[in-house]
Amino acid sequence: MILPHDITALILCGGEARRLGGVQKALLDLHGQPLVSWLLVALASHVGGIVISANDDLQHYAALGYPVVTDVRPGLGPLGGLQSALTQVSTPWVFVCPGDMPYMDGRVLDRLREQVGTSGAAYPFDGSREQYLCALVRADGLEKLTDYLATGRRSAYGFLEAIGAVQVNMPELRECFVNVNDPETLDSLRLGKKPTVTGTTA
Ligand SMILES: Nc1nc2c(ncn2[C@@H]2O[C@H](COP(=O)(O)OP(=O)(O)OP(=O)(O)O)[C@@H](O)[C@H]2O)c(=O)[nH]1
Repeated sequence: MILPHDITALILCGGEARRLGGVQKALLDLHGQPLVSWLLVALASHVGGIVISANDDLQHYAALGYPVVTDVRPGLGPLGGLQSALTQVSTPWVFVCPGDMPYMDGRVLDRLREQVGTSGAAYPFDGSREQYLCALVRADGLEKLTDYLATGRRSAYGFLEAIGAVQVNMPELRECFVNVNDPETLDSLRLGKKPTVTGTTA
């Protein structure tokens, strides 16, 4: 059984946010806090540590109180962030999570660690979409990831399939996967309900 202290949460904030004009979307204000702060608080008691994957505005990310890892090879997309972090984490598992999902909470991670079994990774299916960037991955997968990226492939789906990841159905948690990609979504979340920190701590 994987325990919370066996896991490092890797919060991906290293993208270009082109649909939002290139801002640091994880740092945008949502109900009085940087958007990413909501998920940092929600996940903190469900993991042994947190690392932020970012490439710009590093002092602002560092001010959130967690180590910041930059992409060693920029331009590889989210898997580049994972590859860079895997060289540094000391836990046996990593939970990769986009920094633009303010309603993420620890129940998602708890479900993944309960269901991953002997597989090398697990990711959620929220009832309508596979959430490949919210994956629980064995930290010893660095070599496989490096080999995968060396083939020129960049898709998280392809990598998870290559390492035999299991899909975990959690339609009841679909609200956790709302993510901010464009100004319209940001505006509607600002008018909507404040994220809450729910879920159980194992
Ligand atoms: N470390 C790292 N994270 C990335 C990279 N590209 C995307 N991400 C993160 O992966 C998650 C999903 O990214 P997307 O929303 O698809 O891309 P984005 O760059 O944030 O936004 P768009 O440019 O509008 O597509 C976000 O949390 C991003 O911050 C990258 O090259 N490195």
